[in-house]
Amino acid sequence: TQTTRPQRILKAVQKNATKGDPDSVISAIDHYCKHSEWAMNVGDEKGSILDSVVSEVNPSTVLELGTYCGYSAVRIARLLSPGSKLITVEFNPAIAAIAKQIIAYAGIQDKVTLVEGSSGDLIPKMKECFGITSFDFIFLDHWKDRYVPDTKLLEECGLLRKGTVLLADNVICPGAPEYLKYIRNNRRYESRYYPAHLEYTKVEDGLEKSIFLG
Ligand SMILES: Oc1cc(-c2ccc(F)cc2)cc2cccnc12
Ligand SMILES: [Mg+2]
Repeated sequence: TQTTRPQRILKAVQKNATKGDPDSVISAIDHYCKHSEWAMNVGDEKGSILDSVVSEVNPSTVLELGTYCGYSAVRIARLLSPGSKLITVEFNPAIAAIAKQIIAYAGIQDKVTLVEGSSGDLIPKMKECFGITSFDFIFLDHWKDRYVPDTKLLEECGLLRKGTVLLADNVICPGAPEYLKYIRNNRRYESRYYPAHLEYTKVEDGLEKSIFLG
C-alpha cells in the first residue's frame, strides 16, 4: 500500500539521522528533499535566515503556524534557551502524527507543544490553554490566505507585544500579496524583506520580517 510523502520523510530521518541530534535531522530532511522528492519544508537557505532571526530575538515564547513535518519546529527549538517554549499548530492530523515523531527523534520534544487544529480556532484559546501572555516570535508558514486574518486575530487577542517579531514564509512563492499589502502599509509594524529561493529550487521566494510596534 502507498506511503505518504510525510511518512517517507520520517523514514529518511530514521534511516539517516542520529537520534537526539537536531542538526542531523535537519540535514537528513534537506538531503532527501534535494535528491529524492521535493517537500514544502522551509529548507536550508530560508532556514538559515530563520536561524539568524531566532538567534537575534532569543524568544521565550514562540508560535509556529503550519508544522508540516516539523522541519522548522526542529530548526527553531534547537536554538531556544532552556525554559523557552514553541507552540506549533498543524491542521492535518495525519501530518501532525508524523511531525510529532520527527520532533521526538530530534530530541527537542520538551521544548515543543504540537497542537492539532485550525489556527483560527486555536489562536483565541492560546492564553487560557497555554498560559501565554504574548508571543516573542511568530513564524507564519501555513496557508497563505490565513496570514492576514490570523495576524489580525493575534492583534485582537492581545498576543502581540511591543517588539514581537513576525516572520512569514512564501511571501513570493506561492505568494501572500494581501499579507505584504497589509503589513507593509501598517504603521504598527516595521517590515523588512529577506530575498531567497523556494526551498530546494532556483525559484524566487523570500521571508518578510515584521516587528510589532505596539
Ligand atoms: O514553503 C511552501 C511552499 C509551497 C509550495 C507548493 C507548491 C509549489 F509549486 C510552490 C510552493 C506551499 C506551502 C504551503 C504552506 C507552507 N509553506 C509552503
Ligand atoms: Mg513554507
